[in-house]
Amino acid sequence: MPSTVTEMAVSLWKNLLQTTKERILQQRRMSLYNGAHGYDEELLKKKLQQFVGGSINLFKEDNGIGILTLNNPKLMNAFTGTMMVELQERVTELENWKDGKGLIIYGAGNTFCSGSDLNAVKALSNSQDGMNMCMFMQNTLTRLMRLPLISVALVQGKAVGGGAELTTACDFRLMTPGSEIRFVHKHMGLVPGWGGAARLVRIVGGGAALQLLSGAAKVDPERALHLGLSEETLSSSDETRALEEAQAWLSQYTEGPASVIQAVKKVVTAGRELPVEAALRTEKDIFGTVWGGPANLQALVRRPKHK
Ligand SMILES: CCCC(=O)SCCNC(=O)CCNC(=O)[C@H](O)C(C)(C)COP(=O)(O)OP(=O)(O)OC[C@H]1O[C@@H](n2cnc3c(N)ncnc32)[C@H](O)[C@@H]1OP(=O)(O)O
Repeated sequence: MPSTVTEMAVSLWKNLLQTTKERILQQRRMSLYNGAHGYDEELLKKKLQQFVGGSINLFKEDNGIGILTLNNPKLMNAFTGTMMVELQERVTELENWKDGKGLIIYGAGNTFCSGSDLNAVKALSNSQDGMNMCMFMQNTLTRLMRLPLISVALVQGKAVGGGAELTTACDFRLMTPGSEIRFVHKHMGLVPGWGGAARLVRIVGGGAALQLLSGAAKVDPERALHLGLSEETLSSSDETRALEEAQAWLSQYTEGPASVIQAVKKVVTAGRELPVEAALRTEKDIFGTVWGGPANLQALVRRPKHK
């Protein structure tokens, strides 16, 4: 035990250092690419910072639901370089949100997102920059998908290109009347690069994914429902009403203590991503964090009937 004030300060400092180290290591584990893949994140961030505009805003509500706004309405919420960097920062903030349970991502100005800012894309069109941007966005969207929060993309207006890819990094998609999701990459001489193809196959299956990517077809709410790409078509396309509807929809799954909701998302993430034996072992470990915990003990006292 530290006895003097100096020893206590040193001990506190060591703890802080350890926590920071663990947090960085945790982020590396969650990410796909690092220096071993010839990827220099700091260098890319410096380049991205040159393409300024828009913002990614996060509001954490008291009920444990975070609202993330893609805010660049002049360009249909296209991702500038600074917005890519800000998205990564907001994801880090969400990874550290102890009381978080859910997340809604939506676009300002009643439209979702038109992908990467074509001005930045043009300036980063050499192969190395393109690969680095792709690794940066895959890292961020993989961490977004693995957040221990139940996430929803609220699709109003248009979700195009990288915007369509972003919707697939959420657990669920809700669409407003008249909205569309469209993987336009083929028409840009591209394929998805933000992880959208790999995730789309897992959501709608290989055949449907091939049709959506090779046809670059508009997916309206009806077709999205049919494909299992969307969970529900909301009744209102008004921005405020749609957000309220999305919050009400999500609240049916975020009712209860954060520790339990986060554990639910973690076991599903393990089941979704890991081979079965590794998923089972992870489930056992996560089970250990809730078994005998406060919510479990309170339930044993209440002995609710599940009729
Ligand atoms: C791996 C990532 C791959 C990618 O994301 S590649 C990028 C794919 N995205 C695109 O190609 C989107 C191109 N934009 C469009 O098709 C249309 O603007 C879109 C989104 C259907 C919306 O159409 P409308 O509703 O008619 O609106 P609009 O065309 O008048 O757009 C309003 C202003 O926003 C601009 N804008 C839209 N998407 C942009 C983008 N991605 N990058 C840069 N600027 C973009 C558009 O140029 C227009 O600006 P302005 O009023 O002409 O100055």
